[in-house]
Amino acid sequence: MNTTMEAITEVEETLSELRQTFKSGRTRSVAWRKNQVSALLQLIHDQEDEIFKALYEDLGKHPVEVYRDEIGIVKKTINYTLSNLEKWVAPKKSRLPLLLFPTSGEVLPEPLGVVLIFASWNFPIALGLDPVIGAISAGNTVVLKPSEQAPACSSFLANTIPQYMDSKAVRVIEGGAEISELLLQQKWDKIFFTGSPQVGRIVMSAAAKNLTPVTLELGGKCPTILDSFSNPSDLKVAIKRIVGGKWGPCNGQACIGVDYILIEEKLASTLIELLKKTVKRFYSDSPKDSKCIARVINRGHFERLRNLLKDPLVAASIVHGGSLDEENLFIEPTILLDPPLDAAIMTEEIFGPLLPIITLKSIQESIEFINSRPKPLAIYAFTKDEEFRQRILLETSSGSVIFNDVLIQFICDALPFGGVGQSGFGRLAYNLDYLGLLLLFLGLKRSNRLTGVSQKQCNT
Ligand SMILES: NC(=O)C1=CN([C@@H]2O[C@H](COP(=O)(O)OP(=O)(O)OC[C@H]3O[C@@H](n4cnc5c(N)ncnc54)[C@H](O)[C@@H]3O)[C@@H](O)[C@H]2O)C=CC1
Ligand SMILES: CCCCCC(=O)O
Repeated sequence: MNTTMEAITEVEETLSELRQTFKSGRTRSVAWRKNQVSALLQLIHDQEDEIFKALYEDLGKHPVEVYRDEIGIVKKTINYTLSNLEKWVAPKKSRLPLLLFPTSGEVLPEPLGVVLIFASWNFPIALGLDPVIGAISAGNTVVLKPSEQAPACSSFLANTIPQYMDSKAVRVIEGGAEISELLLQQKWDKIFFTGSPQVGRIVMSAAAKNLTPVTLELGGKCPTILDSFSNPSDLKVAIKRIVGGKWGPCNGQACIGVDYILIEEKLASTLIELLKKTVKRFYSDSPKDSKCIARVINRGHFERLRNLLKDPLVAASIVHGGSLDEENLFIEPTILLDPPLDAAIMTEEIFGPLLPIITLKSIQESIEFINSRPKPLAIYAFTKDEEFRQRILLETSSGSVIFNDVLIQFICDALPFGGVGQSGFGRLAYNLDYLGLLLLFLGLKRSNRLTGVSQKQCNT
């Protein structure tokens, strides 16, 4: 897109066409929605090699990682959507008070209209297409704005979506902050934003001008509480999962990735040794030569991560790793022990391959430690102490809580996904009561989920 005037014209024309399409009722039938979602499945299937190439170009991701975190995620969402769409869109009978007899009532899910979706760069295919599936399956028309920081994936989406999907209903507009700001000046019926809290504030203040509902999928620092275990093999399993959860997804550039570990100081040396051993086992003696660990997205983020290590007290806390290869945008898995709590590495989302270990006198102190910081997107807690589990569930607040594993919440479509407070909000749950019980039983806290559907009370 060239000049600002051309950009403004394209944005306004696109929005006008999508609004016309929505008004025509073209997107309302279940058949059309299923057809569009199935078209995405065909896109993913036909273009698999191109997706591998684009993600290698943008992030150096290995095909296995791409299939696990991107292609597989989208296929999972598509299949779950196709299996449940009729149920989601069907009117839901409401039980009215006897006083209103013989009136009957129902809740009729209805699409909102024209939805604007901002995607981030770390899982550009999955985090671009998953919200499109939600918006389309709810009967909306959509503009997707991929992240300019993953240019190969952005142009892949811009080139292939029009080949498969109904371009009267789904459009891709590429660009960075400038085009994003032009988009935000328009009136949308819903904005779905995945990105940083900083930009989330910009999005929310723009949406406020038109009272547009927003879903903000933001980030934050996801703590991992590591309790002591009587059985040494439990600790080894926990460490494998933590290493996989830290450096596996996009080399730590993941919003629900492990940001830091909380552990009792008496266990720190054992933890460090096990972490080192597991990193070596997963990524060899020379991780930078490994093909199965992603690169840092760009020089800007590489510099940001290098600056996190510049503080002399932080540099002195490095107990493993710390080598940086600027030419290849690679930073090796790096472990730090008790960096200063007021250093940027402990006050800002790391979003990269650096793993601070924070030691406490007692693991019970982790609750206060977590509560004294912004509400995280996820809390990971490795413990078999039932009383401690209940304390974590009842005394902390986060988008989700996962016991004895990491990141699995992202693939559970039956559970809502999202943040709370500064880590995000704006999703409504499908069936709160059942889901609330299920989540509590599973030790996962309820956060909410919405696929761009509004609900309207209908009395008949
Ligand atoms: N909750 C979740 O599911 C996820 C959250 N994230 C969060 O996203 C962040 C990293 O992603 P980034 O793409 O770097 O975030 P970002 O906030 O820099 O960019 C996100 C989107 O906003 C657009 N944008 C950038 N500047 C803008 C401006 N001034 N006005 C309007 N739009 C603007 C970008 O083009 C991009 O499409 C991290 O904080 C991470 O935690 C990332 C992935 C998933
Ligand atoms: C592995 C899937 C990760 C999903 C979103 C994120 O953490 O950025």
